[in-house]
Amino acid sequence: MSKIQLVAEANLPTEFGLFRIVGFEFPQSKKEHIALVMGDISDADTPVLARIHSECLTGDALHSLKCDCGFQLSTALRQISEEGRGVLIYHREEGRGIGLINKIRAYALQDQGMDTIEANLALGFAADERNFAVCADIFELLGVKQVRLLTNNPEKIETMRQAGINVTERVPLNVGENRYNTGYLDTKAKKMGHYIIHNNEKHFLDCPHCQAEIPHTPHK
Ligand SMILES: Nc1nc2c(ncn2[C@@H]2O[C@H](COP(=O)(O)OP(=O)(O)OP(=O)(O)O)[C@@H](O)[C@H]2O)c(=O)[nH]1
Ligand SMILES: [Zn+2]
Repeated sequence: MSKIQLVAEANLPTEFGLFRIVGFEFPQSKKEHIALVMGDISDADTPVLARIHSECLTGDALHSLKCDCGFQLSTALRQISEEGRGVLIYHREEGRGIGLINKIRAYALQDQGMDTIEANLALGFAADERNFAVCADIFELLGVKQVRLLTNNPEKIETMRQAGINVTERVPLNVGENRYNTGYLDTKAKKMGHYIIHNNEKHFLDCPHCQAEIPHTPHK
């Protein structure tokens, strides 16, 4: 299969500041990925704050509390914007690579008591079907050789290093824990070796005004 190519680029103003949005595409399959880039990332000697964010429509766009994805996405963009320099690869591998509809099927099995891994296996998939190697190719196309990677997932670090991207530091990304995703985070830690720290300050954040056990800014 031929390598992914950089095919489009434009400005993208966001609530976190002005990014460049860069589009990538595989010539044959037309499978797409994108990156949001802020600041000058051309200085190869200074590692770039970077996030590989796997697509999660439910968490990223629909405010789902079943996972930590939406919170990680906004936190990563905010951290990049605070540094004024960084890259977020939006890796279009929905549902750990099984797709949106199969993720909904996996959620249905989780409603019946399975954990996130058991549900994938019951549907005939591997625990994680993603391939992160394309992200190394995207970093290369962007001229990024060294990254400080925002992640709790050791596999992302390993795959980048094997592909020649120097991960100089892992920057933890523990945000958005709540009563609906705490079991999911536990499973990722215990069965997938993710570095999850249960953050007691943010864990079950109680708003004194509405007592909602979800992460949000307390009401006035
Ligand atoms: N199959 C499946 N996919 C899920 C489930 N919950 C979230 N996802 C997908 O999992 C991916 C995000 O993976 P995570 O394990 O949360 O995080 P990660 O990207 O591996 O690691 P971090 O860098 O630490 O965030 C996205 O593609 C989501 O759509 C689930 O229960 N089942
Ligand atoms: Zn998610």
